[in-house]
This record gives sequence, C-alpha cells and structure tokens, in this order.
Amino acid sequence: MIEAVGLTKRYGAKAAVYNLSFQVRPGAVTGFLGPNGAGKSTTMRMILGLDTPTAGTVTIGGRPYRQTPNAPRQVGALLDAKAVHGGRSARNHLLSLAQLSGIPARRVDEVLGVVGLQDVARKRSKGFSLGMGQRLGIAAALLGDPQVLLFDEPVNGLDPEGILWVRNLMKQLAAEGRTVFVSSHLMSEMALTADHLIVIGRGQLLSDMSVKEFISANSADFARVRTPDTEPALREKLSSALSGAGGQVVPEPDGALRVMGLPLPQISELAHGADVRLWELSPHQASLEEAYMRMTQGAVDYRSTADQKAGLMQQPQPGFGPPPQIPEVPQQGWYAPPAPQPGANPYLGGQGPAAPPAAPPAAAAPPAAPPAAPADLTKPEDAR
Ligand SMILES: Nc1ncnc2c1ncn2[C@@H]1O[C@H](COP(=O)(O)OP(=O)(O)OP(=O)(O)O)[C@@H](O)[C@H]1O
Repeated sequence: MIEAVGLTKRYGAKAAVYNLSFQVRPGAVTGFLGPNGAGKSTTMRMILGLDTPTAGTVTIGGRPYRQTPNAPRQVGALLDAKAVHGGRSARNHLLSLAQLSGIPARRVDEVLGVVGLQDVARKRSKGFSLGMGQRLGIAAALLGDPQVLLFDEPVNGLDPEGILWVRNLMKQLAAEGRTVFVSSHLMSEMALTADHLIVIGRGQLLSDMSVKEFISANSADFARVRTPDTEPALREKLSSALSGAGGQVVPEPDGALRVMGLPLPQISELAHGADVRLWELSPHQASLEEAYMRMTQGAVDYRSTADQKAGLMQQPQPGFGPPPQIPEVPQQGWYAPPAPQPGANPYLGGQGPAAPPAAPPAAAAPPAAPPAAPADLTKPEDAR
C-alpha cells in the first residue's frame, strides 16, 4: 500500500503539492487525476524518493521508498518514457536495467514480449515513436515483477489499440493483487480503467473515492424538455411554470430546456396544466467527464485565451452545486483529512512552516526496474 500523509512540496513560493493525504491499496487500479500542473508527477516523484517532501510523509508498505529493502524489486515505475539512452537498443536498455538489479536476462525478453516490442527489440530506441517509447517504459516498470506499480500518463502517445492494451494490462496487474497507481488527466479513460479515483487540483485533494461513488456523487439527473420550435412563447410559458413549481430551468444551446429538481411526470403535468405541447421530454444523467470537468474547473491553471473568446470554456453545469474552490488558505477538514501541522497559504511564499525547496535528484529517471520473480502476466519465456 502507498500512503501519503500531509504531503507537501514547495518550489520556492509555489506549492506544487499541499497537505495531500491518501492511500493506494493493493488489488485495485487507482487513478490519479488532475488538470495539467495539478501536482501528479511531483507526487509520484516523492513516492519514489526522487523528490524530497517539504512536509509530510509518503510510504510504500510502511516505509519511505529510500528505506525500503530491495526497493527496486518491490516497486516499478514509468515516469518519463523519454528517460532512455537513445543510442541503445530497447533490449540493451532493459538489459542494463536488469543487470543493475540482478534480474536474469531472460526476463528482458519476457517483458519485451509483454509490451509487444519483441520485433524491434534490437533497434535503437531513438527511432521509436512516442507510443513505442511508452511501451518500452512500461517494460522497464514490469522488469522486476514488482508488487507496486506507478505509471505516469501511460497511454500518452498510444493509439486506440495501445490504449486498450494498457487498460487491460493495468486491470490484470491489479487482479493479481498488485498496487497499481496510474496518473492521467483523462477522466473518460480512468472511468474505464480504474476502480478507485484520487483527484487533485492545484496540489490539493479534491476527491478520494471509488469510481462507483464518484459517479453517484457527481453525476446529476436532469430532464430535457423541448417545446415546438415554431412557437417560442410556449418555451417561455413552460419555463415559468417549471420555475414556479421549484424546478431549476436552464436553456440548452439547441433550444431545449434542461430541468433539474422535478421528476418527469410532474414536468409533464405542469406542461399540460400550462397548455404547452411538448416535442421532447427525456431523462438524462450528466457524464462522468462533465462531473470531473466541473470538479476541477476551479483548479485549472492553463486555459487557451482562444477558448475563452470562443466561449469554449467549461461552463458550470447546473445540478452539481457550486464548484469546489481551492481555498486561499487551506481549511482543515476541507475534503482532505486534517493537516498534521497547521497549514499556511500554499500560494504565498515565505509563510508558514515551509522548508526551503528541496533540490530535486540529479537524475529524474524512474527507479531501476527490479529483479525478476515468477510473473503471471508474462508470456511464456523465450529461448535466448
Ligand atoms: N522542479 C520544479 N521546479 C519548479 N516548479 C515545478 C517543478 N516541478 C513541478 N513544478 C510545478 O509544480 C506544479 C505541479 O507540476 P506537476 O508536473 O507535478 O503537475 P502534473 O499534475 O503532473 O501536470 P501535467 O498533467 O501537466 O504533467 C506545476 O505548477 C509545475 O510547474
């Protein structure tokens, strides 16, 4: 199990991660979601001992990564698929990692088969596409047959077949009882892959619950009602009747009305009572993607000005309540468990208990992939 308690990382005045507490349990795929710059990679680097927390702790199986005996054998990670010596072949790259951790060379051929790179195993990786690089990074993570796996954006650059493959691989690894922690900013993909979701925004915890709970907590039922396009007055009449009965009514771009807070039969009765004919009355549920966008929209750092001008920014969708705001001063008990230490404003430098920013490790490469053990997920061994 991975456990973070009050995890905080500051880079000078910037709090990349602030007071983050969560657990990642074995036997499940846990999706780690958040918009660009939310702090996902920083958190993963701290889990792997590649960055030092400014405050708080993060452990794997009860110990910090760097104090874990044979850590590379316990934990495999894909952090940056480009962190590969481009002049080496895929096989030689994996062989060098294997040798560092005492992994037998036959395991290299096994994982090359698992990720589908056996045919290009002797080609230099600098000629690899983004997707092939991702597969090589995943092979390195699997090399030691570890019980704990971290993948930072593993589907980045993969085609649909590759995305499906990664999805199934993650599920299979979790089904084998492993701890699988996968970062992404794609809610739709995580909804298909993950059992549990940890969502962060601007370094803080927004949500920590199962996918099932996330869906029921964040998707809202509503009705779509459409009156004859030829008689706009009927739409206004119906809108007033529905609002008068306590419904929340919002016009949809195509001329229909979105109605929250009233059951379908009551909407029908109200329309009948107002003498308004209906062309459509249908039940809907907001998508998970929509719920996620809604949840994180207060925590999006980067947004195109063209999108803003074109009105393409995510608009608040009715029915979800006010969007969660990242508080200026973090409040104890606000989504996240209470801070182990009283917090200061993470967005103001030089205040509070912040330690000086820790120097990142010289090499931001994933930990060497660790020694082999019997693998359920591999293909039969190839003869060398
Ligand atoms: N070494 C660093 N020095 C200064 N700031 C950093 C450093 N690493 C990360 N940051 C900042 O910390 C914040 C979190 O970055 P991080 O890469 O962890 O986010 P992320 O959720 O992984 O984003 P993305 O989805 O875009 O990869 C960002 O604002 C980033 O600019």
